Amino acid sequence: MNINLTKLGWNETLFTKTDPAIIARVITVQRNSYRISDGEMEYLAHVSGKFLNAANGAIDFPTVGDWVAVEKLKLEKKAVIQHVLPRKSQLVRQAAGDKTEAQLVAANLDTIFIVSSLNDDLNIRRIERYIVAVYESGASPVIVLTKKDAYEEEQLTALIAQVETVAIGVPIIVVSNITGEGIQDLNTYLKPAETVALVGSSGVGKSTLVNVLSERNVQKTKDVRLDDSKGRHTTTHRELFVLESGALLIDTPGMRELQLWDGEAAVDTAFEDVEDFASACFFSDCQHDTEPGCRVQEALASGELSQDRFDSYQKLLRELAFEKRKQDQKAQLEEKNKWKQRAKNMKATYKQRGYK
Ligand SMILES: Nc1nc2c(ncn2[C@@H]2O[C@H](COP(=O)(O)OP(=O)(O)OP(=O)(O)O)[C@@H](O)[C@H]2O)c(=O)[nH]1
Ligand SMILES: [Zn+2]
Repeated sequence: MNINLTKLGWNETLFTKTDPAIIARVITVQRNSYRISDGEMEYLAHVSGKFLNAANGAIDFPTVGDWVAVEKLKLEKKAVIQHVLPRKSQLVRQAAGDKTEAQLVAANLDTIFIVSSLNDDLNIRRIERYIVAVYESGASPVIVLTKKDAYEEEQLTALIAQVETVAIGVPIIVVSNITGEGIQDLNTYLKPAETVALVGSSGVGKSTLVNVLSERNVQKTKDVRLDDSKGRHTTTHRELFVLESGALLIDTPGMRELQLWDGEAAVDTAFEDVEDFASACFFSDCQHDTEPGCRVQEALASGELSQDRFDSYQKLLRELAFEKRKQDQKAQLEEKNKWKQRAKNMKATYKQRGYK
């Protein structure tokens, strides 16, 4: 049993075939280098050449929260990452911009706090989208609503009721980072060796919440700051902290929008209410349009299901189908280019050898 690794969330049932002496956890990602910890010491790390050659895309590269197998250069506090150990969960989104590309937010999370503030920013459609992404990641979602202090009890009840309509089976915790109300309710999820990540839009109070949770001193996994090549301190965005409770907390930068990458099955889970109605339709392949015996249309007419919620469900499914088409096209193109390149190489070889 490696006590140092245990503090970082490792347990002996993980990676039984890998020698604990070469395991470390990724604390932050800085462009092409990583800060990793073995619970005893931090290292500045990069991936090996072999790793680079084998990597197929962004998802293959280490992210914050990953367990990695490394070669350590203890004296220099440097390490080389040989490979990423299998992830038990991974939060992925479609990268911002036009490129069809997955972006890893964090890995090996037990719980994800979907943070939203109760003010004008409260957007239940956005919360729905986050719930889908979290289910898809394999971690458990918890909705954390901040800025409770800004509301009267009555207004609060109405706002929470709104969130409840989209958070079927998802715990909702209402807090104030200012008065500290509700903060202790988060303790259920902040258990020793459990990893929790915070996600949400900018300005919802994630950083403030991290400060409140770590008030009794964020014990950085080890307080050595590594300089970048220019000798300046690097500000890192995603970082894993060890809380006093022993829980591991990952802060992520505010996302302007969360574009889904994958998750049709997760939509089914997040929209269990809609799925329940749909499964009661007369036709098993009902499009919930004008078919007779459509339970969804009936629920919409009676008000059991809100039109907004149904629209959102359909929109997310359409979006995912579109995303999938783009990904397939990209994969096809890459395959084609690979064969083109091979043919070219072959021709060159033939020419060299004087074949025709
Ligand atoms: N009234 C009130 N204000 C809060 C609360 N939590 C955070 N704030 C304020 O909301 C603003 C934004 O908070 P941040 O913690 O910086 O938000 P963030 O989610 O970390 O934003 P990014 O770092 O951009 O992702 C700050 O002015 C905070 O003081 C709260 O519970 N109540
Ligand atoms: Zn139907």
